[in-house]
Amino acid sequence: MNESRITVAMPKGRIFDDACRLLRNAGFSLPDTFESTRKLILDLDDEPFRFILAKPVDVPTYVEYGAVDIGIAGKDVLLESGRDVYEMVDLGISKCHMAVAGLPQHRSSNPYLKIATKYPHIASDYYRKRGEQVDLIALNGSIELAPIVGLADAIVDIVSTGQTLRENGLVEFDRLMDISSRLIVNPVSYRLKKKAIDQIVEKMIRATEGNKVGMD
Ligand SMILES: Nc1ncnc2c1ncn2[C@@H]1O[C@H](COP(=O)(O)OP(=O)(O)OP(=O)(O)O)[C@@H](O)[C@H]1O
Ligand SMILES: O=P(O)(O)OC[C@H]1O[C@H](OP(=O)(O)OP(=O)(O)O)[C@H](O)[C@@H]1O
Repeated sequence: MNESRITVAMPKGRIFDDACRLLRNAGFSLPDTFESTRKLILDLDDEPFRFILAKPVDVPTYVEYGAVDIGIAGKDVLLESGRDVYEMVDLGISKCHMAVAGLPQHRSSNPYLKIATKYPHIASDYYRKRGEQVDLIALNGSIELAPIVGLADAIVDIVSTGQTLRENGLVEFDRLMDISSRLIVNPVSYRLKKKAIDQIVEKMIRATEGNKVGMD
């Protein structure tokens, strides 16, 4: 790891714009082209920061292995990955929740409920704590399809506005946890670059608080 530079893994996709806004509010001068470029590694002109643009689900991996010092990841992705990273700040962006959902009044004829999900670890933890044995079916997207086409009895997935559930005739059965994006840090980086990382954490906490005030 470069001693003087701080490297940050940014999630591409829906968190990206919120994360850029927060970083700018925290005082980082990200160029205007940040949101439109196809480059995957971006250096700031006047500050010792390098940003890499990664798939959201991969951010904890880059951080755990020390390929970067810091990352921004959804709590869902963090819990599912089980990666060994420090979770330093709840950034309060990309808020949603994890839920169990399915067709209303669905009765299963399966010996064990079939649960489709992008989050097999979170789902299995949930059902284990309830003492229920289930068959997990791992999917990568459009999870809401599974109960409709008879692939699963229910799903464990992200709900934000509820539009996807509503428009596909599904209802929420249980709410597992609230989700938002977190600032995560590699433990070795934190030891070696504590002062610089603490400064970033402070700035991000302040920006996040400003964000919350602005949202009320
Ligand atoms: N509908 C939603 N509304 C708000 N936040 C969401 C929603 N869905 C997911 N999120 C949050 O945003 C994060 C990133 O989601 P995004 O859809 O960009 O990535 P992804 O699921 O890996 O998609 P893709 O596979 O298309 O790259 C999730 O980990 C979660 O924390
Ligand atoms: O409650 P809503 O506001 O409708 O948002 C929830 C949807 O958003 C996510 O899907 P995403 O858009 O990431 O697509 P995916 O099906 O490819 O995972 C999630 O998996 C839900 O399907």
